Amino acid sequence: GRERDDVQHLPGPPSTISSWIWGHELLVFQHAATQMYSIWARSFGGLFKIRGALFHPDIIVATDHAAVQHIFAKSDIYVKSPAFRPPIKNLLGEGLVWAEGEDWHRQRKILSPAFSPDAVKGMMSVVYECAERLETRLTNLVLLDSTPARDGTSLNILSYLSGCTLDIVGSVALSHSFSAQSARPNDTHSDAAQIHASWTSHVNTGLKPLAFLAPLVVRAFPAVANAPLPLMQTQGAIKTIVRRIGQQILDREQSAFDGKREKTPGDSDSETPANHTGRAKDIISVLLRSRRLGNSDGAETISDEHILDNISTFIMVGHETIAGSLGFALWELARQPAIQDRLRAEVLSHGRDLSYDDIQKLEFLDAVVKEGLRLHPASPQTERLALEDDLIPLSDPIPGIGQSFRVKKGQVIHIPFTAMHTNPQVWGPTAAVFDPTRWLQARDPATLPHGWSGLLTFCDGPRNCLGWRLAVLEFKIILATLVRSIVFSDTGVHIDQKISPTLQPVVNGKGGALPLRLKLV
Ligand code: HEM
Repeated sequence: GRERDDVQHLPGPPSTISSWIWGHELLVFQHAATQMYSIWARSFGGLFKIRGALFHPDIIVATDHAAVQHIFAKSDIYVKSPAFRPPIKNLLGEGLVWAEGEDWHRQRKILSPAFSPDAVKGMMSVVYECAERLETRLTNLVLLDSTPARDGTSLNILSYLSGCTLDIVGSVALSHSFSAQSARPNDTHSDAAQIHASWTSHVNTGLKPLAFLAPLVVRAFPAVANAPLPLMQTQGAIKTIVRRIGQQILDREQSAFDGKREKTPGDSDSETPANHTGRAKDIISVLLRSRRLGNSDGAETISDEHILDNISTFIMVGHETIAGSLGFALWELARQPAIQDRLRAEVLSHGRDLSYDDIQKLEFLDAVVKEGLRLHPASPQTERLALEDDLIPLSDPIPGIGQSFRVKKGQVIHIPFTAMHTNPQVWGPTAAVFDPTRWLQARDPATLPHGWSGLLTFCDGPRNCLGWRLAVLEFKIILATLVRSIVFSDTGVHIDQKISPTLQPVVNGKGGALPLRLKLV
């Protein structure tokens, strides 16, 4: 490595607007998700520095396309930062989202086949079934509403969406039926109700004025990760519930396997517990097979603890993410009836039973999905820590620095996806407006960020979102299924957007609810 780095030469917001103890990070937290980063990127360009909290060395904020592509491509050098990993561990355990290095390589290799294009295609019927159940549930609510307002029945769409997406991930990944959509509305004891309640309480704890402290204090003093801070405790509550369910799933698979083995001794095809149902590749099957096979034939192996950590990981990242983004997309459609009508017309013109290939042909649906995921990514930013000195290439040269940028080992980098997705230099003057038609025009991919459809919604590089294909499929099927029979309209309530820990709609300071009005078509 070279002696000096280039951080000192970077521009950045003035120290007059930074707090002595919280640096610029308090300002970032107090504003809407990634809002300060978008504003500063416009003034200071694709790479700028901010003062970190608790005397942390300056943090780089990167939105430059080449720089971000490089950082995500080199996932062995740029790892999740110390502020990021303890909360992940407290919430999800040491599964795929948390792991780094060899441990991550091994887990990713084991889990990837469960989300191959063919595997996801095979999830179609479950996704349809759950989407139709949601359609029926919402339709019945509107029909049974004895005092509907003139504009329709008002409800919190998030809790219904998350029931639907929990049922999907349970079924396709874990062969587990949460029955979230068949539970009675006031049932607070079901697993689904407990997961949703603890998640909502976690979201709200994270929105409290000093909540932003927790990860920053942990970054400065790692031992605090185990301290009884409220944020850590709500994480613990979710983990306890989800792990209990994970253990039940594991026990069920094991006893089904033992039962089968008694009947067919010596049948080597039954070496995987989950194979008894013919599911060769879902998450639970690939995990159990790797545990059973061990290293005997060079296969990857995984411990029971890691299996439980991954079950928890997939339950959580596999449902609230999609539910939240879908909620925001429906909210955008509610505010723009002409766009909603156009989407409905396209869906209805293709009939009711759409095949996998039919779904891919719906151009406007595709555009609506991309536009929703551009403006409201479930994870609007991420951070990375450089493990080595490195030279980062730049799309836009920085005056006084040039075409590439030197970082030193230990540098923390924030990457605000939404700031990149709403950069007027890339997306034009309507960058901040929900306008799906922008996706119907031809555009040079080289001008967009590197990632799925020119977006960073699913991150990029080796550590991109493993569930992206399923997420996009769910998005399309659920949207298409709902708009064909329900008209969504805005309640007029003001909705803020905050990160806690995923992108949340916030109404009067409270998270966990996104009110919409519903009428039948
Ligand atoms: C709209 C829905 C979703 C969005 C926007 C999303 C976004 C992301 C992002 C941004 C990351 C990278 C996080 C980081 O490095 O900071 C990620 C990782 C991941 N996502 Fe998703 N996700 C979604 C749905 C899903 C679903 C449905 C699953 C699985 C069923 C899933 C599984 C994962 C896993 C396992 C990782 C970690 C991958 C690794 O580190 O190797 N996600 N996701």
